Amino acid sequence: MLPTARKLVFSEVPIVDLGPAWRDDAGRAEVADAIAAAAGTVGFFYVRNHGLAERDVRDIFQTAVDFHSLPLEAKMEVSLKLNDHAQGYLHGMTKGNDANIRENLQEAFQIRRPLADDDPDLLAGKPLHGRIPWPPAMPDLKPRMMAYYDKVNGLGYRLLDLFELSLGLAAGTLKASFAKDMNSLRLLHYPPQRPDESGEHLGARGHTDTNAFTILAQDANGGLEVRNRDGEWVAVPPVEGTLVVNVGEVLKVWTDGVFTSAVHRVINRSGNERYSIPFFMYPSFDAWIQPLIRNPDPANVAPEDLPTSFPRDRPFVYGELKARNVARIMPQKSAA
Ligand SMILES: O=C(O)CCC(=O)C(=O)O
Ligand SMILES: [Fe+2]
Repeated sequence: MLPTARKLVFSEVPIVDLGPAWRDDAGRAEVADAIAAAAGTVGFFYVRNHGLAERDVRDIFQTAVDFHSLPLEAKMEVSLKLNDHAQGYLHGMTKGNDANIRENLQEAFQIRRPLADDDPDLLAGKPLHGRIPWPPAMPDLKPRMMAYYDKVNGLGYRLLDLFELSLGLAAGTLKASFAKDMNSLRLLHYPPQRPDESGEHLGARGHTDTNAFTILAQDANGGLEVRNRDGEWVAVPPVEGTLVVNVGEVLKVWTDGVFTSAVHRVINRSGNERYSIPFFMYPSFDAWIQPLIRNPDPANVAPEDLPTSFPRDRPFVYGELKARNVARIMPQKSAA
């Protein structure tokens, strides 16, 4: 049988209304406090009044449906196995924290921040830097994806400012690590799973995100689950008009473990095709990452023995660990 998740009472993953933050400084302070409370306990929260139009979100889901409806050969033409920077089409991807990794039941198209043709890092062949392989079979994928990318990227930077405020850091402290961000947009598709399946294959096995934070648009089908401190899998059901934000490993390190990078997974029990659109806030390759505050309660930290865990006891260059992580989960072509 597929594993089950305890049904979530909505209030268990908090909803943060970003509305006041767009009003004045008092509103920003209030929202920053709500974000800190959610990030420090659950590591996941919904945001409403996030500033993206309903229409923009609807359009990117249609874009995902249109892309994944292409014939497999057209998608394989832009397979990320054909390059060494992990952009393009993933046909069943290996990812997660299990020692014995099996394929996830998902396919995806993913891009990172586009680079100019004469970008020095691109020309130098720096790891994780390369030209996006846009599919010839879908000429409008680029404008459609980039229209959403630009908007959700803007929201990402507004949230980064709020995280910074929530930690009492000087303005620009976190942003300094994003001078040449590697922010990434992914169009995900999960086939339905039968309830009597073995549970060997899941849409996405339990993992933490190896970025600062993620902004996720999910469709009406549900299937995202987050593991709480008691080891229970709690469903994160779709809530109309919201996006889901979750803390990744980098924010956890910056906060010395005060913010929680929660293990999450996806099981599509809905009987329908499920689509989701995560946007990942990735620091610059060259950013040095280390705690920026001291945790006053050092024993109260989420598990750190996962393959995706990042160290807090020594500074590291973000891209080096990220590239190693990508190479581990996509071993067909080393991205490091
Ligand atoms: O599809 C989802 O709801 C979550 C996807 C996810 O966790 C990821 O891609 O890192
Ligand atoms: Fe994730």
